[in-house]
Amino acid sequence: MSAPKNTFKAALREGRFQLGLWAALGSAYAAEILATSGYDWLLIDGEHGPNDVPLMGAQLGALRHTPTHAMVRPPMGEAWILKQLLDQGAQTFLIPMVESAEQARALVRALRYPPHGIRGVGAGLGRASDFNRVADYVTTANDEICLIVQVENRAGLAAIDEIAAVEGVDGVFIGPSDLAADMGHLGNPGAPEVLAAITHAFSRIKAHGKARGIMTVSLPQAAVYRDLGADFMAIGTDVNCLVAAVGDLRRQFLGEAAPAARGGGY
Ligand SMILES: O=C(O)C(=O)C[C@H](O)[C@@H](O)CO
Repeated sequence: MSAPKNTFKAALREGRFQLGLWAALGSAYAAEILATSGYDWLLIDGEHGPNDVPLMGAQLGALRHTPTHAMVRPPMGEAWILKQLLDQGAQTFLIPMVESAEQARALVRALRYPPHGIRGVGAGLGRASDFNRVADYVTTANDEICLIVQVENRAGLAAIDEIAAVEGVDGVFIGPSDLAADMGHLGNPGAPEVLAAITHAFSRIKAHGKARGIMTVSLPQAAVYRDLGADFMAIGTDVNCLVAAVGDLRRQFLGEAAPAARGGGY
């Protein structure tokens, strides 16, 4: 028996658009609800969500038998945390603040067993190998890893061609909020200059045959990104969905008008 098939990676290779949602509540129970709501993928956010390794592992467990694929984002692309997430069954990784091809190559190696990388052998202890029941796990695991690097500042943009060309990088995700901040538009990811930079980045990523990813909490902005050619996109977060739903419920009961939508969003 082999490592589980990475359905998200397969879909990107076949050119099937993948619709996603951000999970930042740090709850396996909430993640299970999100994962049974029809999205193709869910980002378990350890960069900004209150998530540590066991909590991300619990959410990976909650998603295990659902149709929604789990993507995990550690706070940083450090080999030690990638190793723990791998053994808990994560196969698709979103790594923040990648600025160079050298950094991308180190990530490719951290996620793979020798001779292609430096991943330590211990998955028999974890969910990744179904607790040592998947006989061929270690010899098949490398093929099912999906690495998405996040480019979200001017340094990363300047190196976009070199980063996208790295073998083992499956996709490049543009972080619009951080990119906007680095470009002098803090809090305004929809600024025209930022959109122009994203348009350019998407064309370079596509030229290297890699998938283009992005996120937003604004539906009009999502339509813009889709028209630009996004191959996978998160269109909201559990936090903003919850805030909107509880506010609307209360206002509807009281007959109050909805507040004006806030521009941008992050
Ligand atoms: O820069 C970005 O945009 C991201 O990295 C996504 C963020 O973490 C955040 O905007 C999610 O709400």
